[in-house]
Amino acid sequence: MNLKNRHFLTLKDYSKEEIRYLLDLAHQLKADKKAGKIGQHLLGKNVCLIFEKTSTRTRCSFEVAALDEGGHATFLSNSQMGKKESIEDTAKVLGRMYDGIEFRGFKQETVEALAKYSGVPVWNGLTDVDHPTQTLADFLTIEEHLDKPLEDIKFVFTGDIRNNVCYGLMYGAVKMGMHFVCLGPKSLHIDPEVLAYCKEEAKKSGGTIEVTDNVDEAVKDADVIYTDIWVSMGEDESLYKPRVEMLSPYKVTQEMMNKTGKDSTLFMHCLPSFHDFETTVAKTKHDEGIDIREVEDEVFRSKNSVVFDEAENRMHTIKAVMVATLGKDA
Ligand SMILES: NCCC[C@H](N)C(=O)O
Ligand SMILES: NC(=O)OP(=O)(O)O
Repeated sequence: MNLKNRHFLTLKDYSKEEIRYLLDLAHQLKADKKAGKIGQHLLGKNVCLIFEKTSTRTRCSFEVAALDEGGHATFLSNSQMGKKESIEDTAKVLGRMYDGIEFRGFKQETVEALAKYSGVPVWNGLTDVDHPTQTLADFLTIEEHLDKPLEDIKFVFTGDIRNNVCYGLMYGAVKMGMHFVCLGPKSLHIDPEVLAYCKEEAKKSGGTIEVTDNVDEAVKDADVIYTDIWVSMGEDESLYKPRVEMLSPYKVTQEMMNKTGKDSTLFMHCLPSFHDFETTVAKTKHDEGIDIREVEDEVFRSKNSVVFDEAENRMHTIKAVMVATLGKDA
């Protein structure tokens, strides 16, 4: 498998075999790191990390992964890109200095333009409509915890089913032949193009895609129940109230977890999460009478919750993406 010089903008661009290769490489790199083996795949490589939005996991994963493999990372959160300098010019400048570029920001079009003009591999660290490195980490985590192949997994995403994390997971799931359920209110419409694409891919892979507002039917026999916050970065604060009204029936509760009929169902979340009132955002909203918790604290902290494994696996999977597209001998 040769993924050298490929961009990583969306899993739509990757085949089942290529995703399998990245997951296998991530398992291997993780095992090597745990065994104390130092990697050199990115020796002499410089990578630039552009962030228009805040981050804990993604930024730290790219930095640690690059350094672990002998590379060097620059964190760039205050460039002139799109303001005083075009995306095209910025891409051309960075491409002269760096061997790879990560982008987190508002628009998928920006990461695509960076890929078009920079001449080096570009990796998507989250946009408005996708979060492909999150999907890889989540699939790695499922493989570590459940003793069955991805194509036998029933995966339920509950809540804001038209956000970047859900779309990214859908793209990966249909490639791998998984059984994916979008659980949310009828009033939240998944982009018809996204849905049509996923249905077509599911047909090819033997997977399924279902959209429903029926909690009991959706979660029955689920191997994974996954959720994300109800208002994403860049969305208007005023959306909290209507979203809470719309999405509260789809909050992950212990009662919902019990309805799967399985003791082994994993609770998953990309993080950050409002599972309690320990953040200023959750606390302020709570004081205004708005409960923005998308998951019960009890579930978040339960033995079925693998949220911190997912967080760690961001680093191992992002390392695999960089090593595969940029590194030596992977
Ligand atoms: N850290 C991942 C955050 C995902 C969320 N949907 C957002 O875009 O804010
Ligand atoms: N899951 C995720 O993307 O986390 P950060 O926003 O902290 O990078």
